[in-house]
Amino acid sequence: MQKVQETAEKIRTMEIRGAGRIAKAAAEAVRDYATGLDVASMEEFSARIREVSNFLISTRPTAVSLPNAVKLSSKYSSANVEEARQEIIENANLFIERADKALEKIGKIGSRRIQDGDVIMTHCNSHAALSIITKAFENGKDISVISTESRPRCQGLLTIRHLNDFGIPTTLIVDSAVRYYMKDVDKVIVGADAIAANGALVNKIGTSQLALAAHEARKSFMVAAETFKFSPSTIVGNPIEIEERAVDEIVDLAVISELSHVQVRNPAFDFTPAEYIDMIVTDIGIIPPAMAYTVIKEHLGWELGEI
Ligand SMILES: O=P(O)(O)OC[C@H]1O[C@H](OP(=O)(O)O)[C@H](O)[C@@H]1O
Repeated sequence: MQKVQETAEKIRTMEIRGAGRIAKAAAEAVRDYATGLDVASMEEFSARIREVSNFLISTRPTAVSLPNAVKLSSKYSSANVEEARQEIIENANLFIERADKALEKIGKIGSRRIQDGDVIMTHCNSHAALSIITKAFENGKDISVISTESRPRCQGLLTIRHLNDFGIPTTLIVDSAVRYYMKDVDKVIVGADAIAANGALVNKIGTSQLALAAHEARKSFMVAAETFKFSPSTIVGNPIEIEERAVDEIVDLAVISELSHVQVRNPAFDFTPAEYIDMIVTDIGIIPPAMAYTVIKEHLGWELGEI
């Protein structure tokens, strides 16, 4: 349990972050917990796995990759402890392997849509979006990237460092300069924390302003998302919860402690409606947002049983 608690803490504090990485870390935690679980009965085994799964899922509420990964990994059908343990280990390993392959496939599929000379704008730090950008560069396309700072956690700095290591020219801008620079952009590429059944995107706060500015300037808006980031429960109308993080990520508490009429809000994500999205690059191909329901129904069929 101590290792599960450590992983949960790293996810909560964002030492482990990015919807895909969170999912993989949670799958690993479930697998390692099941491996070392010493129980007297099947009932105890089931109860402990359920407890750990719920605990991991509660660490961050928005990225649907987290509950999807935990549910996929903690699945078992046997009523025998040893067999059930083995099933969980195999399911978790399968998920982790699938997640790695998905990133590679997204890079391969999405990079074909990048033209030589493209200027790409990105937001925050998405491994899926970066997979497309770096693959296009490796394939010899002469591209450059405009990266937002992505306040308050400034994940844009991770993005420019990653791209710099590849030798890709990058311009760092503040979030409020998105519309100012959109005229210089050919494509916007962002990642996803969740995609709803109606094709709406949930991603880092500020993503919707990139989408609006791209729409206004008639620039292409591309989302990079593994199929495990699609949200099954949105099919029955359940909303995706937007995480609101601590105020001290934005402002020093001492600064506002003297002010009695001020509140500070810190939502970590926002919604981009489907009509602002041109395509979603997934590990099973490029889809229009209107196909999100089909991806959930046909590709995540395993989950629908619980709704
Ligand atoms: O899975 P990958 O593509 O890496 O990231 C997907 C999204 O996860 C991140 O959230 P946070 O920084 O963990 O809050 C960003 O919103 C990013 O776009």
